[in-house]
Amino acid sequence: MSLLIINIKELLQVRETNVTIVKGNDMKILPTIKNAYVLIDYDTIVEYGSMDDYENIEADEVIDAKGKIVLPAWCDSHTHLVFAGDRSQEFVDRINGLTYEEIAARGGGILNSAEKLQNTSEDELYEQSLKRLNAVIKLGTGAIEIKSGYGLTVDAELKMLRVIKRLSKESQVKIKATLLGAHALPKEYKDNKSAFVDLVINEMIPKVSKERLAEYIDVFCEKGYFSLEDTERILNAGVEHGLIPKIHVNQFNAFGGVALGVKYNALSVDHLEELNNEDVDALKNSKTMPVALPSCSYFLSIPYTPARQIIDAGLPIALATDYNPGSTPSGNMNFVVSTACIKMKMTPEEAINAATINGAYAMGISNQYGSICRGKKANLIITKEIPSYHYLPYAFGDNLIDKVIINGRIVL
Ligand SMILES: N=CN[C@@H](CCC(=O)O)C(=O)O
Ligand SMILES: [Zn+2]
Repeated sequence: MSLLIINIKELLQVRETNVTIVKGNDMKILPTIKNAYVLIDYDTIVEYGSMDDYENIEADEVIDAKGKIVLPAWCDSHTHLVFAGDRSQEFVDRINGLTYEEIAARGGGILNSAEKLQNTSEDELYEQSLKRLNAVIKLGTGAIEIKSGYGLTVDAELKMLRVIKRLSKESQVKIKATLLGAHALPKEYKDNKSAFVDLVINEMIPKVSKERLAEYIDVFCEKGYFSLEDTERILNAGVEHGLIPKIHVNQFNAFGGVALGVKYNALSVDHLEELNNEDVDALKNSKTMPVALPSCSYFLSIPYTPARQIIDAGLPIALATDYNPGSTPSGNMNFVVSTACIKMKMTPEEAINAATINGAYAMGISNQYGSICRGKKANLIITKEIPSYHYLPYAFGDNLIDKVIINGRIVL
């Protein structure tokens, strides 16, 4: 089955195979071809170029993309898309004056979601999560990372990870799974945190690794959650079991979590709303991707990750949604890209690089996803007719997507 897209107004993010990350000043450059075509064979991009060089190509299906822009599908490297129910009551509580931390301290927050998830069957959890996944695919997401972390018991964490595995088998999108056993301290361990960390280390990690339910290990390294010492113990155990660190750090406080992530060769350090010079220095000369989650800042009214400081230090940055019921009930990468431009002063080129190739890097898949490249997976967005690609972040809140192609198949 082949699919040919012709008369593309502008084809974005055209890269050589060896480009798997974009950093610093290079993030300002978004390579494009105007008046272009792309040929897909089965699930792979096999050819692309300018319509000026186009010679009649036979294909099973042809799309005329006149006036439209084509770009790689979004690569969302940080989500908690598998969860039960919602936390809209906490949203109202925050409007009425409580803070996110205060809600958590009185047993709401992550513990609230954990209770809901523990009381939800695996099939029901799958159905709820599949709906969310299909919705974000229609918004242009073609590769996504999903974390556990609302189980907080061995059984419930395994249940979440099995749901992620089932989504990954039954959906066309690329899915990467992360064990976030240490997301919050369950009530039963209130006065014995080290016993819970032991449970993560001695039971969750070995089981998850043996059953190959996750590739990454995550920790919510934050005051009131898990300390540097807890985080280091968990990362050590994860690495020993073949899991790669990808951690939550610096959401509310900067106290050395970034350097710890770098020390453990974390693939990414995520959040970074609070970032100091030591954190930036730690990231220099590392292979760790800083990941910003602007929808979380928007929803919680907390600072935005200082993207300019990061990029101007010569570093890369990725953008992701953080889709979860508490701090970001949205999996819309289009909104993320707009918000990064509007609030973090990233240029459209930087934001698109951050949401495609660098997002793919933060999932360890940028050799296969995140750019238009011969041999890469055919995961593409075709926009509606728009004046330029700047219009994507500019017209925030509009749905500008006409078609989404995943693995060479039109899914919207
Ligand atoms: N910060 C930790 N974890 C999630 C939020 C969890 C929740 O509130 O349910 C996040 O990345 O924002
Ligand atoms: Zn998160």
